[in-house]
Amino acid sequence: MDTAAVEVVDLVKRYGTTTAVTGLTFSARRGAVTALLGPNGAGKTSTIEVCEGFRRADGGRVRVLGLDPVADAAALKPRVGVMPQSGGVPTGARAAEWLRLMASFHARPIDPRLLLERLGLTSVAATPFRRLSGGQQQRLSLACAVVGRPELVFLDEPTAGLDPQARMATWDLVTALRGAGVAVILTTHHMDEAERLADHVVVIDHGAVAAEGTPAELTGGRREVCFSTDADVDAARLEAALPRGGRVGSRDTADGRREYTVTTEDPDALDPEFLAAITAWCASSGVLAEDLRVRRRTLEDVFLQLTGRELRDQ
Ligand SMILES: Nc1ncnc2c1ncn2[C@@H]1O[C@H](COP(=O)(O)OP(=O)(O)OP(=O)(O)O)[C@@H](O)[C@H]1O
Repeated sequence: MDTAAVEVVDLVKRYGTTTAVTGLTFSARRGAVTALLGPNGAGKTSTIEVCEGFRRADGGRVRVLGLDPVADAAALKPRVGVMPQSGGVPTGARAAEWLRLMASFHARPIDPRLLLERLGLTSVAATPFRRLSGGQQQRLSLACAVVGRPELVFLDEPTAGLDPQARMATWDLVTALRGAGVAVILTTHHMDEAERLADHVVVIDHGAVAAEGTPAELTGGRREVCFSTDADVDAARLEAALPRGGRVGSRDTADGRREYTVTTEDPDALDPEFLAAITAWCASSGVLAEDLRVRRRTLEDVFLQLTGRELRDQ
């Protein structure tokens, strides 16, 4: 089947006078991981809650597995897995019992024991939900979302607050789901997660798409030169000294210094000669460039450039 797993066109979602989603368009393929990336309040959860059929759109068109998420909710329920940001499991329910119950609603579920083991929950199988740690509760919610072998799964910040081991187990499961042909849509604040997992990244800001593409397309495989210093750097003079042009940006770092970033329009322009021009300019200007390095651009850099904001903790 070549229809998109999710198709969102010009979606608008309002809460009273707040317009949370302001004409958002994207689609998500089957057998692929689509990451919705953006700062707090960008409209990610509102968007996926409309796709899940939990909220009605105020404008635009949404199709999930070719169906309407509200009108066709009953037909979609067995085909779509949902892991909400929190909740979803009664506080007194024991982990394994609840997962077995969820499995019993499906024709061809994954063996709950295997799923508990895969997500590191075997030792707490008999523990009531309220006694599980936050990370364990999250993993149980993830298990519930996928136990019915859905064709499409929505994961809202699946690794928020998880320790590295649990995060890795979650990443492995997401990769396995994709390998099995499942469409995975996840929201995250972590660009490393999106870079690692996503086939397609949709950067959302102020309720609309700020950019989209594969992680490589978004970063353009570009490099940049960074250094920090206590000295005053005249950015215009440094730019004038660059052999084939370039831009100098700066930001304050947590330790009270300034970090400078030198980027080029043409990715090939950043060659050894370019680096030598920067260090030569620093030498002639009395600037000690600390932590000087050439690094690949990340999704966070792209986001910062697009919106002027950090991805996390707005
Ligand atoms: N039930 C609601 N009632 C009123 N306003 C809401 C409601 N839910 C979300 N909003 C507002 O809509 C905007 C988008 O929120 P949303 O939760 O969709 O963003 P998000 O990108 O998922 O954020 P986060 O990363 O914090 O989860 C925010 O301004 C938020 O305050």
